[in-house]
Amino acid sequence: MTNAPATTAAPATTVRPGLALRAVTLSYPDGESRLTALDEVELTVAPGEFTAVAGPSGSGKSSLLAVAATLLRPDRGEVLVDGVDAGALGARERTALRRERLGIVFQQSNLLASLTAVEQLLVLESVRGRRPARARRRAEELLESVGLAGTKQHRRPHQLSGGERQRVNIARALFGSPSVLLVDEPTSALDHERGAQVVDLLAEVTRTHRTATVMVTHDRALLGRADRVLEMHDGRLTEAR
Ligand SMILES: Nc1ncnc2c1ncn2[C@@H]1O[C@H](COP(=O)(O)OP(=O)(O)OP(=O)(O)O)[C@@H](O)[C@H]1O
Repeated sequence: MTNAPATTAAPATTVRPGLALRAVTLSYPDGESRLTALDEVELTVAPGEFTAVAGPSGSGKSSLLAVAATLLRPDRGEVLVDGVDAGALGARERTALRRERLGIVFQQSNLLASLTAVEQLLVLESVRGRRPARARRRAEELLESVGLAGTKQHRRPHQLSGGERQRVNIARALFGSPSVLLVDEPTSALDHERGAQVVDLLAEVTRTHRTATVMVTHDRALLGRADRVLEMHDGRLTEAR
């Protein structure tokens, strides 16, 4: 335990940047017994690498992302973010690790209905303490880099298309300059063409921002855009053939 305030950076390390899961096992209560959702999962994703995880419904994909996001603690095994073992951290440090090193894009757009695109990013700023003018410039640049320029930056979620909302989500996840980007079914609400554009954008931001990116998807047509494809089956993660 440390007495570090909530805004203090999680312990820094130069060891193995990116994401690593080591022999991660996760189970849920299931009546009298337990259901194994993740079974000795091994995963290493380097900075700038775009990894896709495919697998049928119920195979453990969301559980994998929740554990990698340090939102769920595994029964056994290690989750290392930039070499920092999340399991060894207290709750406050883990929150700091998430805020400073992880970017998360959820399946459902969880944008705030009353905020414009640029405000969706700036609302995160209250905990980061960057100067307002600089933060606004960075938010505008990020939105532009994901294809949302000009007046679209000042629209609220209901005034944007599904694909545009997903772009705001991606820009927001990148706002804190994360090392690791975790993306859950980013195309589930989009048609194939819009979905492909979003996945192309994820491939591009992975390279330009050097994130270790993990995308979970049902949509096998989009797997070709990833650097590496893994398969999840009954909680086991293997290289796709
Ligand atoms: N909170 C929970 N309590 C009990 N069992 C759970 C819980 N969350 C998930 N499970 C079970 O764990 C297994 C893996 O679920 P998970 O949501 O990780 O799969 P998934 O591959 O993401 O599925 P989908 O593609 O349908 O979202 C499933 O059998 C599911 O029923």
